[in-house]
Amino acid sequence: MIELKNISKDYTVDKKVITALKDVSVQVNAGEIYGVIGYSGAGKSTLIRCINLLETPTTGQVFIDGVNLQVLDKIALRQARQKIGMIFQGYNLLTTATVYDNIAIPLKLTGLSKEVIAERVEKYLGIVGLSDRATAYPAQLSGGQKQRVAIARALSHEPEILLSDEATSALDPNTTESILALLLEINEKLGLTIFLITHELSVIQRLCDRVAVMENGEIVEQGTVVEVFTQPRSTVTKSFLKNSAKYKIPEKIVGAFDQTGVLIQCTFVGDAASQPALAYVSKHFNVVPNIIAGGIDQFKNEAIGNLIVHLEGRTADITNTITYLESQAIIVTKEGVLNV
Ligand SMILES: Nc1ncnc2c1ncn2[C@@H]1O[C@H](COP(=O)(O)OP(=O)(O)OP(=O)(O)O)[C@@H](O)[C@H]1O
Repeated sequence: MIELKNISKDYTVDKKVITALKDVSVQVNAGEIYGVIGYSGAGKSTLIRCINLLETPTTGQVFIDGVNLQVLDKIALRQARQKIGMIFQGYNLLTTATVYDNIAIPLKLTGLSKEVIAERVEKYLGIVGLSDRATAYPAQLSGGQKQRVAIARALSHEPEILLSDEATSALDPNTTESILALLLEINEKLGLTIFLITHELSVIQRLCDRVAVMENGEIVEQGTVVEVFTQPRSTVTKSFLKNSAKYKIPEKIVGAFDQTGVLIQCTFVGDAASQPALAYVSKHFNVVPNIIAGGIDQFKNEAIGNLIVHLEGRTADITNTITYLESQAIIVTKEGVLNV
């Protein structure tokens, strides 16, 4: 449904060329939630703005539902853009207009009748849970409520695609969670395709089916969220994971554990979670597995378990143990698990 083919984007500033995107290709299926994560300056904003041609790629092609937007005339492009809604970190609401008018005014510009506009405003304010705030002004709303108005405004054009540019970056964790839950609901109930950019791993984890990791204008890794986050290949993905590691074990304690064995992280995806692998290890291998920390992370479609385990024993026995755990479809990480 969204297809970006070999997109590059150069900006020329003071005769110097800045390359924001280098040969980026992405395909997003209908109904999917696709996320792009990267540090500041990676090229995420430029990429998302290429999808609705707010930025014109220097080279490469943008297809929406198989139609190349770059060859459309003004009127056809305007129509094609109606299929694509967008929300932003800063909400972009009209401060002098009520919640109702913030949604109604852009609809008026598309030539819809008053009655249809009233129906749409009511429907989408209901979906975002703000039916009772139609007469309020943006200044009277919290950040989360402002983002809900912006979502209702985007949805009121009944788009097939929603672009989200750091929509939750300015919100506190609880409000972020409520907006993410709303986006999931919209995706499920309205079948909307969502393409989002973020610098927060937790947003990708909670919302997305697939993810692309960007660095220096390039996609360095892409795949399903579970694949990329449980078996990261690029340095930048590992760095995101390390920075968001939940199990921060003090260095002193790590040092003590290192004297007597090794610390590993065991990740359990799908069926691996139902195997009593560690109990088996303690019975059949000459090692003592000691669970130091653990938890379950909720991804969009599944829950993934993680355990930090100290394996005490001789090197050869530990190696055999790890080989056994891996044979049970458990992902074993030896380095960088402890965020030290
Ligand atoms: N209009 C512009 N003119 C010149 N250079 C630009 C322009 N927009 C972006 N750039 C440059 O392109 C590169 C990518 O920027 P972009 O804003 O796409 O990154 P980003 O990943 O979205 O970063 P952030 O998370 O900080 O917004 C940066 O080096 C930036 O300075």
